[in-house]
Amino acid sequence: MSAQREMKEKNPWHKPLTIIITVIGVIAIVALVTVAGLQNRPVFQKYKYGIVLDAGSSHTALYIYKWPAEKDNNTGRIEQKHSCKVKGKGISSYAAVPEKAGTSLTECMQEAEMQVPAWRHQETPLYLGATAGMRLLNMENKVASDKVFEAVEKALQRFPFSYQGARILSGQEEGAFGWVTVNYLDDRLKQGLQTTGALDLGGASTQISFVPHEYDISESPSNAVAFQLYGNYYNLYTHSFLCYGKDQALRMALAHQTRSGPIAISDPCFHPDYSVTRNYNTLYDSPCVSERKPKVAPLNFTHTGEGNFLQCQEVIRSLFNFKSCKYSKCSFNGIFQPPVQGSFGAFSAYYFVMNFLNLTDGSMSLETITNYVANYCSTPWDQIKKVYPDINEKYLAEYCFSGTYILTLLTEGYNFNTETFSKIKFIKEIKGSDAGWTLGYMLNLTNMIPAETKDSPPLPHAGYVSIVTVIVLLLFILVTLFILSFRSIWPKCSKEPQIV
Ligand SMILES: O=P(O)(O)OP(=O)(O)OP(=O)(O)OC[C@H]1O[C@@H](n2cnc3c(O)ncnc32)[C@H](O)[C@@H]1O
Repeated sequence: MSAQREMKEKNPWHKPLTIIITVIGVIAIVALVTVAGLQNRPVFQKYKYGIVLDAGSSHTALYIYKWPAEKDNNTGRIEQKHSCKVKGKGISSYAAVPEKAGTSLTECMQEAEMQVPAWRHQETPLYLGATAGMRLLNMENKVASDKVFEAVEKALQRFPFSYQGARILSGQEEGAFGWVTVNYLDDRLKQGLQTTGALDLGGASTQISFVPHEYDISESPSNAVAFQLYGNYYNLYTHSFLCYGKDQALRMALAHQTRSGPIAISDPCFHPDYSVTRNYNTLYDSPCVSERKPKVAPLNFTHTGEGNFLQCQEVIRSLFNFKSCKYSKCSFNGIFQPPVQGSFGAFSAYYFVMNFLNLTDGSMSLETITNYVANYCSTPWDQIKKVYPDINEKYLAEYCFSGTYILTLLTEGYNFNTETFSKIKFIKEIKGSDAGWTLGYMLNLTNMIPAETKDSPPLPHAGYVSIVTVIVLLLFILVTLFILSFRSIWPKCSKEPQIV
């Protein structure tokens, strides 16, 4: 008699039981995997929204951010959904007609109403942050600045969002939130990676922010911002130079050249053959230059161009004071600055200007860039206008000054050298969200970056299904073994074994 036959005789229920276990097992696996798969399928994404208005010196921009609603507890990725450029100038330019500062925001706010689903309007926070333009107006005329804010508040409160207030950001906040934005979008904060510095060039102020090596924050506490984000500690160095944004810097450069009140100047920072008439009162109508207004001057002066990069650099150098420094190291104007360190993202006007000049390709050396700007400056104005007929003429006329200013500020102001300059990336946006202070500001006000907890992302869908499948298989094998090990005490089948 074969061994197989013996088995059959000893375990007459062996075959049916195996079939039953197998069938139940297969059904169980299929059912569990199906349930796991269906249940874990991402549900229709619902989003929450936040709106920030950046009331800059040159213009106002509205940004709408969104993040997955179910990940409201600090873990969802926030991204820019929409942006809207407010028509006209910045709110500080409406000092004489404050109501217009409010009404100027209407179109973009209406756009925001369309962009954010109506059922989310009431819970969507709305913030307005004003920067250097309002800082200057506030210094110059506090009453006018308050009136502009009143008008802006009134206008914003008419919309169905959750209005959270309008205020002037300090230069330190502007610098620090710009740094948070860049590093948040790059995923450096969550992952605890080495951070990127932030360089922001506005119209009226400019900011530099980075985490220096061996940084003694006690040397200049007003330049230090300590953060704890996702469990990591950061000692950030930041400084904002009021009046060193590109528009105010140009004013200062023109003021330097017209300090004796001449009727004409030949400006090395403008193209050869460029010629316009400028008004003395308009030029000196800013706290950045008002004190330097010549006592005796005609109403207007003729502003002609010369297109000489080196001489333009001389003029720009005169805007910086390199003489006094009471710290171990300074940038300019007696401001403490540790040596620049690591990679940097340069945005706002840094990007607008370098992008126009086609100089954002990271492979270009400082020398090549300098030569390019020098060559651009020496090109006659008529030729420039012919090559770029579609570019806003005010911007076009100023790119020579702006390019030279950027290079001088970075190399002589902040002390970037050939090597460290190559680590600057001129950027407009990161992963679809604009670089700037607004996202960092909202992240801070909505507590969207936890100080302590490190995020442990949930398992991806495929990982979840695989793990459930493995567990089910293991359970199935375990139950089978368990049943088989007790087979001797199972009731016998109805059929008596046949002994042949
Ligand atoms: O931060 P503050 O100093 O308040 O200024 P802002 O918020 O108005 O500054 P922006 O970053 O919006 O713009 C910076 C400057 O770049 C200018 N600008 C904007 N678009 C430009 C373009 O395409 N080409 C050249 N310049 C541009 C603008 O007029 C400002 O002088």
